[in-house]
Amino acid sequence: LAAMNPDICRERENATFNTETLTNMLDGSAEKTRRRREIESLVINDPDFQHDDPNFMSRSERYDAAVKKSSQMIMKLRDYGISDPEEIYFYKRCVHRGFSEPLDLHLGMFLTTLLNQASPTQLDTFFTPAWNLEIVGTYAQTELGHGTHIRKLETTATYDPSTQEFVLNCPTVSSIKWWPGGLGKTSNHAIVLAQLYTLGKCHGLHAFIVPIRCMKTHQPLPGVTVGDIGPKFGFEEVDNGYLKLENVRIPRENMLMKYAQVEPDGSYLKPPSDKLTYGTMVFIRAMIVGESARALSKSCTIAIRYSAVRHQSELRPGEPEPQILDYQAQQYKLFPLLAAAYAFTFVGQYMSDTYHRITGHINQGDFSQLPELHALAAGLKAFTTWTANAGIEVCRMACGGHGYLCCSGLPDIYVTFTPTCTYEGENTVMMLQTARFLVKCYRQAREGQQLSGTVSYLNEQQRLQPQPVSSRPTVVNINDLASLVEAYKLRAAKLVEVAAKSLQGELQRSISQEDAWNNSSIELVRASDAHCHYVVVELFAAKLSEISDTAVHSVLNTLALLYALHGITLNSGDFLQAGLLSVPQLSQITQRIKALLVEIRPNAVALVDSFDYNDEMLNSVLGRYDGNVYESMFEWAKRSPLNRTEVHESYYKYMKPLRSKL
Ligand SMILES: Cc1cc2nc3c(=O)[nH]c(=O)nc-3n(C[C@H](O)[C@H](O)[C@H](O)COP(=O)(O)OP(=O)(O)OC[C@H]3O[C@@H](n4cnc5c(N)ncnc54)[C@H](O)[C@@H]3O)c2cc1C
Repeated sequence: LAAMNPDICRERENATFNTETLTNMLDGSAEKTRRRREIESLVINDPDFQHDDPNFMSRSERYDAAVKKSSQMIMKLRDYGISDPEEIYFYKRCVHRGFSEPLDLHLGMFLTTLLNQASPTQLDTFFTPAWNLEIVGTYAQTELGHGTHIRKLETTATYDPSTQEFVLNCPTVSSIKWWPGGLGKTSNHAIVLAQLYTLGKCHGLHAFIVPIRCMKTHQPLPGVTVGDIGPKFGFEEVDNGYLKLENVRIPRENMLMKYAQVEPDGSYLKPPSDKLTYGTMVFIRAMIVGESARALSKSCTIAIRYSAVRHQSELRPGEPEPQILDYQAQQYKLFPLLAAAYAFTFVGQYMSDTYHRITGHINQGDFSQLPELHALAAGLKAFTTWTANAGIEVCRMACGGHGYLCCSGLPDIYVTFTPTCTYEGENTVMMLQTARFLVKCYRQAREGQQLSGTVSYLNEQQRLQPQPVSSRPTVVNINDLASLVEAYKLRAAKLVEVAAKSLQGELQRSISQEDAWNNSSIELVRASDAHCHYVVVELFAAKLSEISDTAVHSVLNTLALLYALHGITLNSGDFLQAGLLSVPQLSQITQRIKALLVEIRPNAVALVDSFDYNDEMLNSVLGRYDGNVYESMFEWAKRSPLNRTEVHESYYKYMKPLRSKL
């Protein structure tokens, strides 16, 4: 403690609540916090996982180090007996310090898809070797020409009954598989999504296990052209790859046959329900909501701790320079994001719990709640990743010039996180999927059907019709969270109605369903956004009722109010248009937000401390727990490769000769 920066010490002394109590609440219990820290320290104290700063390494070195760590990680998971999926995920995240890694697709998609879609015989054949890393796989869906519209994927798998094999081909340039993680160098197998042809008929997309590299030499097999797609915006450790298949033959048993099947004679058996493959998608999108919370909470930790130790400019003449966290404008940038980080943490927990609950129903053959879960996971994945993505950048800029340095940790968080807006369903496309569900529910409610779950507010369409402001007292009580939740609900109801009516209006112009849909897509995306925003505010408010510690309850209540009111100011047009808010209330909200910033200020550092990121895991000089930023920055800079002696030689080689010529 002696070495701590005095500013950051004072911040912690000023907090009005116990950070450990809040940490335990975020983890689920004190025991879960203890276990999480135990797993973290296994990694931190392991000499094999000492962390070289990847920013001083070439891409090949980063890939090499990541593969090495991944292989050791798998052995150690077994040695330590870590088998709970959540603990495996956490251990893996610690080992790689939050970066993606070459085995991500093997662990996250290849094994999961086998579990969900392989028949019992196929599980016997493929799962154990895959679990033991003899088979290392990836998931090859996207092609050069198509990512979103998978029905148009062009890779084919044609059944040949004479040999009982499938013949796989990528017939065009646009059909080359492009992007799969771990494909470029690491994998020896791929689950390939291809159009199934049998007995002259196309049955659409199916999944096939395709060996792509020799199990002994790791060289590409005949007919397989495979490689790395080159440097990207981030994801340096991952060998995202390309794959071209030319007359590659695989046995009939390599089509994943838990549901759809091809008999030896080539006859095709349909899957019992097309919803059966939804499960993995929903699960991964639900996990991404949790990733949004983590990326944003890490960024807020860095920016808020740094703002507590950074002094700049003059607040009052003659006084010492203030901490930049004392500037209202700085608080206005960071505290709403802090509130969003808490909100998304609770939403992530809700999505994970809901997924497990509904999976239980699905296993009993009850699919009734799947469409809602599917729509919610798609919408919340898009809503939270968009907010977090923009928020990370705000945090970076809030750290001034130093935020641009790699040692701030913020560039790495950004480039690792930003593709979540694109993969596992491009965000706009996700919002449109949610809108399709909302419009369907809206129509059902109008026809008198009783809706349940998060869309049940559409049952009350008459009651929910916002009244003109003049004819009723103010709807929103800006000091009451329940009233704010109600306002978000009314806004969502209004925007779903606007979208549905726009669609209806377009259809009355005698245009096709598809054109009507396209012409209404701005309203549709806005309706989904409003629905998700309502769900987030509602879940944040609901979480408060579970908190018994008064001090923690009070500080989280302040954050929830800030989250809700700040969201209203960002979308004030919607609230005004829907008659939910009066113009004078807008300036009252601004005043209320200012008061909330003042309330949060003494707890800001304690609130980010409660996320409990160990310095090793946060990997940020600006966000260090002890606040000793400048010393650490100087030490870090000295390690820059440009400071090596041989680099000076470039100067003498190219610049010195100029002197005599100019
Ligand atoms: C880091 C990273 C890792 C990846 N890993 C894998 C992997 O392991 N395996 C794999 O198979 N793929 C992977 N992908 C690919 C990823 O799944 C696709 O990029 C994603 O599905 C989006 O598809 P697209 O690139 O074709 O975008 P497009 O669909 O071409 O989108 C481009 C634009 O068009 C818009 N658009 C498209 N369709 C519509 C529509 N119907 N209505 C309105 N707007 C529309 C989108 O909103 C977007 O603005 C990865 C991608 C990245 C970036």
